Amino acid sequence: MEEFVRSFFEVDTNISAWALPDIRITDIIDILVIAFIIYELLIWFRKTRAWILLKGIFFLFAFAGVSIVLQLNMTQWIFKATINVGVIAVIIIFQPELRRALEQIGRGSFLSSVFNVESHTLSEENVEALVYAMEQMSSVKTGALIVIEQEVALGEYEQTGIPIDAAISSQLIMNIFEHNTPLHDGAMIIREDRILSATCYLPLSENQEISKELGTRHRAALGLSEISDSKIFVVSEETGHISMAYSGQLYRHIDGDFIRRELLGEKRSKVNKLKARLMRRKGGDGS
Ligand SMILES: Nc1ncnc2c1ncn2[C@@H]1O[C@H](COP(=O)(O)OP(=O)(O)OP(=O)(O)O)[C@@H](O)[C@H]1O
Repeated sequence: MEEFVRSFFEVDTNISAWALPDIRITDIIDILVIAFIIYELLIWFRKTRAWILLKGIFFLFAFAGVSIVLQLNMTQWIFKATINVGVIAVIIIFQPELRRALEQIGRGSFLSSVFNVESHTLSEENVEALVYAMEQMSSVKTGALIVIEQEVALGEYEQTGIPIDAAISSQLIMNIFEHNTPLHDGAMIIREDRILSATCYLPLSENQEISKELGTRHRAALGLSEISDSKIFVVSEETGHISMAYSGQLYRHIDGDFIRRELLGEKRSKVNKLKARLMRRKGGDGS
């Protein structure tokens, strides 16, 4: 490590080494791949606690550089001693973040997020039923937590709830989340056009940066989004606002159009919005 820092701050005075080398197509691909990895790493750093760590590492490197240039032997010795222990400490402290990043790569959600793969697990009618139910529950401030399963199976969370296995309808969704009814607590899980279960218990997020005004319903949505690729919708009982948790991010104050776009993709959501308007004018309710 010390060698690396030393070579980093050593200036190459050999002029011939500054001449442009032959660049092959594979070199360009190499540069693009490295640039892409650094870009994704920086984004990952920003989304996690590791951002603070990165700033700390920059500071330490700058400090080490200064100590090498000024030949501060004692400082260099301390730096060398702490850096070895530091690497192990960082792995232990950031074990949850590292595990999550590896899980994301493993299940391919990393690539799908890069190439913006859209989910098509729900029919247009069912998306409209969901939008209608969420808008209605939002207007009367009925709390709700709805999980739309994607590629990662949620069997273990489904088992914590009460099995429903019913077709999706806005009336059923609203009924399940109605205050003081046996099924209103916890989360509803939806898999491919079926409501699988209700009252499911989701893992709570340990993210320290979640706004203090948000309670356990939002924390549970965020928690599941950190370990799966599900799209999780929350209707706040306190404010009536709708939010979506996806890939460790919470999108707050979203509306019906946002939900359509997320569940159907850009093109289908526009057509669906028009269809829904026509249906409602004719007296339908979106279920
Ligand atoms: N781990 C969990 N899994 C699923 N649902 C949960 C979990 N923890 C809490 N909930 C649901 O959240 C409700 C409590 O919400 P709370 O008021 O703490 O959250 P909130 O984020 O402030 O939401 P709101 O804005 O609706 O009040 C519980 O009654 C329960 O239905």
